[in-house]
Amino acid sequence: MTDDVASEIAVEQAHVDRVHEELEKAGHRADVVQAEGLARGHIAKSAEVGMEEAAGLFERDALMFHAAKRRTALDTQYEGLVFGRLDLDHAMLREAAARANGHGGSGGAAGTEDAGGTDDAGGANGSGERQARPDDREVRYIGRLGVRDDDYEPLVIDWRAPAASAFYRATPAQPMGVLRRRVLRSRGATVIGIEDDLMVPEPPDDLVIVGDGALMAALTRTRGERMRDIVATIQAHQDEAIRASARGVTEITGGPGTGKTVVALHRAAYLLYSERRRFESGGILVVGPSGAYTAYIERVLPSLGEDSVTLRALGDVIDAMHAERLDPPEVARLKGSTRIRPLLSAAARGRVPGAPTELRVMVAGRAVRLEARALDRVRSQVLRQHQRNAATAVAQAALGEAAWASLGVTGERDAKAEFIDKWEDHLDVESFMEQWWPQVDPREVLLWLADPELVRRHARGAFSPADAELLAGSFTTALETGTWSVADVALVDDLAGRVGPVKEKEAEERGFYEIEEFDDLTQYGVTEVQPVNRPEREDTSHTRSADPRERLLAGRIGKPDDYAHVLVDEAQDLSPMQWRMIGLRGRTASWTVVGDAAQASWPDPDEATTAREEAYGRQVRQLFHMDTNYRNAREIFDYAAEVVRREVPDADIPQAVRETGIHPVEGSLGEDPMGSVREAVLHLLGEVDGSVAVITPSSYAARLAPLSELAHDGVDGRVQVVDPMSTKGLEYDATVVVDPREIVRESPGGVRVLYVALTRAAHRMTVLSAQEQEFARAR
Ligand SMILES: Nc1ncnc2c1ncn2[C@@H]1O[C@H](COP(=O)(O)OP(=O)(O)OP(=O)(O)O)[C@@H](O)[C@H]1O
Repeated sequence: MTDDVASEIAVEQAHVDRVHEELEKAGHRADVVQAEGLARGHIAKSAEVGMEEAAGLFERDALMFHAAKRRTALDTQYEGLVFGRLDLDHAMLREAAARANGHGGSGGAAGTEDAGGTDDAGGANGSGERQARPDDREVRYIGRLGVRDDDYEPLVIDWRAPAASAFYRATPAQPMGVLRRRVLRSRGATVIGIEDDLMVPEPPDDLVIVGDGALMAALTRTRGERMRDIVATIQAHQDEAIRASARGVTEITGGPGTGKTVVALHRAAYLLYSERRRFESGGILVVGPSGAYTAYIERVLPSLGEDSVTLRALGDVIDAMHAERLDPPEVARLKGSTRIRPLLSAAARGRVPGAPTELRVMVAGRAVRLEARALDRVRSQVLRQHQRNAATAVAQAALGEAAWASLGVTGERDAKAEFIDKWEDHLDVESFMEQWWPQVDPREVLLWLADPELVRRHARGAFSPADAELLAGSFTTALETGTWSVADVALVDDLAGRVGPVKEKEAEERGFYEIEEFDDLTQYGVTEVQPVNRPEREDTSHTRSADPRERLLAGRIGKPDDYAHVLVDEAQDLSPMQWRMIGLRGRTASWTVVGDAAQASWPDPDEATTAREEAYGRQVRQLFHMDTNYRNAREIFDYAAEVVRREVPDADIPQAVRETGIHPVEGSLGEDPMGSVREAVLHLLGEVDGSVAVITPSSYAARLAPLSELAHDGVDGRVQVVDPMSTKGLEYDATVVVDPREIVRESPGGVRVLYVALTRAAHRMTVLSAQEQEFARAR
């Protein structure tokens, strides 16, 4: 490290230390204020005192209290609380404002003092010929949280505050008053490096410039197991999407590795900052393709100080269901299309399998007999207007009417009244109802469809016999394995809307003492109990039951949660049925939707678009397009782009910014695929420091699985063996892509899924083909 760098780091370290000292003091003070406030509020039993204290706490210290609480986590788990510094020159801003107002010259007009005021400052060209006067200078530090000193002066500005926006938007063409943008790299509370970007052609004499620019430094770093935030190096065009209006639908498109996911996550953090009340209480839902994806991104929001966002994989959208298994493409296609809805509707309104098909009872001295057709008629009539699980009483009454009518008695009004009266709480009728009209779990309704005959009957020609067989077979697989497929979740959701929530049996009668003890909580000052946070997911430990059927039906399906904002990643893959499911959770929500059509695995984009439009409703749209690939080395991305272009000529191909001079390696699986892949993996483990993925079609998966045990230099856990669909949204330092032709053949999206597989590596890629010659020719 040169002396210059060391002394610059020392300067920054001094400021970071000061921030930490302030936080410590503030944390302590906030603790005291809070404790005192609560105590005083308690003694006075006066709402006003409580509010005053709360307001006092909010104004002076709540922010700091929050920051102090989060500081330790942010520093120890993530990468430094303070990550940026801006050196601003207000004279530059004044000049820009004057030029914008048509005055020209220097220093005349009273320009904005806020470097975040982007429009006023936008025209500055930063000639840099004039040396900035020191008293025109301002230094701003940017961090994951805002921190102020005792006099309320900002020591660090929250990255989401308007005053921080110049950190992201300033460019040499439009410097927005910024002379130098500095990124601090820290380990814990220790500054270990600095990367500067100069915004003017010549730096003033006293400004030292260090490093080659923060972005390149970030991009060449090793990828870990988890996605990292990019808060220190957000680019101007990304910042626009992050800070875009919270209203309506924000669509972010772009090719692989263009930062769509990471931008969308920063946007979620920004929305929570800019309209905390609305989004924290209404909730933000982030939906991604797989559990591996949610595990991959789960650190990003906490690293930005936000942990109130709900992350769900498509297979986990419904509480009490957990699905990872993917159906074969031909089945997924049947289950994902809205063509399946009439079948679900028929199943939900149909007979409960095994329910009695005849009713015989003696009521009020009269023998009643209703046969299957009569029972079916009553059922259809009731279900035309009611959800099944909420209609037991209605169904019983309708059955009573039908029973009376079946007796053919005329002109005896009183007799009918007596008959209906007896009917209503007749034990035999009640026990018939329990069999004939039980509460049904929507998951059970789906499992009824494991019977191909039933599928054929309900489908009424909408599916070919072969398709009906495929569907029934897939539900039989569920019953045999005790696992749902990801596509099943949206079907259960649809059925849940049709049958309604399962009513719990009446609670056991409580003992007298229990009632007395717990019912009068008002004497303890409790008048109302409200959950402040969304309920935690149900404990699903019971889903480990040995019985497959019990596993499938474990837990309770409640009503869908409603969210204030829904963020959908890899949106190109959602089936129409999945759009319906997500739409139900965002009926009043604004949306951020992220995707790339060229990576789609859903085969019918038009049908999906219609379902997507329905989910959005009539809301304003804003569109952002990302065209720079930050993930792949250019050599890797060019290879992938060539493959996809041949079949998808209109693919949205970004520009990769990072050139390494290292091209992907092509090879053959040869006679011994395991040996060849092993060799490639071992080589890559020596080349990169981080993760290596073997992306394999299912036909090799079992054979290659043991490779995940491979260790290098005594370090294990770096190798993963994954199927192509599970790599959606993820990235690795290096990949071995196994048998590309087979990936195309077996994947629902064909070459588009191969494109996904070929764009996962940041630094190194090896492609091993079964028939090397053929694949090379196909390219
Ligand atoms: N401004 C940035 N600074 C540093 N790294 C960045 C920046 N923008 C994107 N990246 C990195 O680029 C990589 C790709 O980002 P991301 O996964 O969000 O892309 P994507 O568009 O969602 O990709 P895909 O469509 O292939 O899933 C990530 O490692 C991300 O951290």
